[in-house]
Amino acid sequence: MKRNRHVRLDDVVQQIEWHKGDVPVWGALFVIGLCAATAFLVNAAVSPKTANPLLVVLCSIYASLGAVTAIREVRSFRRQARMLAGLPGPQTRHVLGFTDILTSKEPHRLLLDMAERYGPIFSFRVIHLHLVCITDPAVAMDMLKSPYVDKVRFLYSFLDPFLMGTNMLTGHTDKHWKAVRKGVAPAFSAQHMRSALHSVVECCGALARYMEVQGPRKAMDVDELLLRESMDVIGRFGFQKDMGAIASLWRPESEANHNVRALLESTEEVVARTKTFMRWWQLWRPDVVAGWVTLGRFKNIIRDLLEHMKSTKLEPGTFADLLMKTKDPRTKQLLSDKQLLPEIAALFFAGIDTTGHTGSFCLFLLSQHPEVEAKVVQELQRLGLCASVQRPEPRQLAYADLAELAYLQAVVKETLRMFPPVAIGQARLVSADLKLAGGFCLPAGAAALVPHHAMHSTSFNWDKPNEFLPERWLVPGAEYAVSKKQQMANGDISADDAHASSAALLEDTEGDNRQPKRYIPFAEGPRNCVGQSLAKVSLVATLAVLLSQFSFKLADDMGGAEGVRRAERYALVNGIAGGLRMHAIPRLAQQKEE
Ligand code: HEM
Repeated sequence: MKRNRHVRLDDVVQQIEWHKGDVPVWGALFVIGLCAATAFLVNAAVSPKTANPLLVVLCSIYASLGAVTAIREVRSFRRQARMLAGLPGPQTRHVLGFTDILTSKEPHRLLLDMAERYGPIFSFRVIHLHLVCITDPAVAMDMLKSPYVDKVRFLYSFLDPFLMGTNMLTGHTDKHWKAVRKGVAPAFSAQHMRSALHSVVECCGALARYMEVQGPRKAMDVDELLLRESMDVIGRFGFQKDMGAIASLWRPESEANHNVRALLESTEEVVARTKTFMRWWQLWRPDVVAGWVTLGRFKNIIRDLLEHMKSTKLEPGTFADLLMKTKDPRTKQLLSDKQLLPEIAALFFAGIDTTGHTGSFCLFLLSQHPEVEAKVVQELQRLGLCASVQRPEPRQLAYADLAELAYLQAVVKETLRMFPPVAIGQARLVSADLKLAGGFCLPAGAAALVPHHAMHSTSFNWDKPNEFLPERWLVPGAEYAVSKKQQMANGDISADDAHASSAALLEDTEGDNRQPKRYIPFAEGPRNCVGQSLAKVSLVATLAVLLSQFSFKLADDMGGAEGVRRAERYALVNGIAGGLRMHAIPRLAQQKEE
């Protein structure tokens, strides 16, 4: 292997450890062992004199236990098949089942097509798993909130070597997860969002200056720019560290810029490794070595962050501070470095791509809907936040403004409905028979998937699901399966009740647990997004700052809306392959011309 300080031997060892824990590896070892034990026993039966008696006893025990396990698995599989027999869904005899759906370029769109074809609950097989896809809001909510479901660890374990171990995002819903989640959650309280806004405004200001200098003629990859901004915001707000993601744009050859690029490209490498299962050890291939370097850089950034956390006087209540104070429930000691690193990596990783890509889809949708953009600008102007000939330096965005930006919030919500970053949704393994809304029963051992994109876009959940209509969010309770307006008309709830639980983007909608939601970009149940308040403040503030100064136009080489649609790609989260090139046209110059 090429000597490189970004490729470390312990990372390679960790990768081997990871494969050691894989279900297919264990499964294969189990089957090979069973075949060898059976062959040995048959041989011993044919010529008993030559057989070692101790080995005969050990092989008999192994073969019996193996046979019992195999019979139990087969019976459970057949029981699930019987219980789910009435469900619609595609059938196959292929041993891998419909694995290709989950590994395709756009699994979320395939799942939407299937939901339209088979209805709100359907099932298909993925290897040995019966996967039940649920886009019925009431059934989905029941399932996601049940204490008898947990993350499908096998799927999430693919992220572990990249995130330096199991963490809050990828681990089981156990005591350790609960301790970490409870530990860091206060960092995302409404009270802390004021200082989050401060970080966003500063980072976005730097981004706006960069865009201004580039000028309207130059097409910029706004997706990369917004990812950089998210990185700086999380670094500043969560870890009190300047990641230099935007500043390093001015110094493309600097070490800082290489590190930022590594952070951005590391998801690509993880996707490549999940698709080509044994890619990680093909070290004769230059692209694989480059992938190792990228991941090595990412891990060095996380290690540097931990060092920074240890050597800095952290502000009380930031998630870095809270993480350092979290105790392992088993040992009752503070989390060790080995436990802290994956948690830092997860908080970093989970927030950057999701928030950055959502901002890009927002700018893309606005560029295609000038009438919506005009309303956003009107709202910003009304609050004195827009640059104009009379007032070239607009007022700085304040926390109180966010609540006043109702239409911009609706734009963000509509974008998250149409392009939820975690578009494939939440997969859960069911540990006991579950009776859900409408009497539907999920058998123990089955896997359930709530695909966010399909839930947000099926014609049975929404009117005009393919149209970008921010106005739909101005109706109170639009995220519920039966809108508050409809319930009021039915006399089920009073107007006061409806108003109290109406959900603006920045409000915490957790309060109303009575109604099933059809809009869940931040997931639902105990494993929902811990950082959603930061994401919402970040998105609304970033768009307010950028749109108050620029109008964004799609670059010609993107091939119009259809080109962007074709470039959409699911790589851990939904994004645009190759980025989103746009021109940032200063509003002031536009106004002067007019
Ligand atoms: C638009 C932005 C975001 C969206 C749409 C989003 C969405 C989600 C979703 C759907 C999940 C559940 C994932 C699953 O079960 O597979 C999740 C979990 C998580 N998110 Fe976010 N997220 C966003 C931003 C953020 C930010 C800014 C942070 C933190 C800085 C963050 C941190 C996390 C963490 C740590 C988890 C795991 C929580 C747990 O399992 O307890 N996310 N997010």
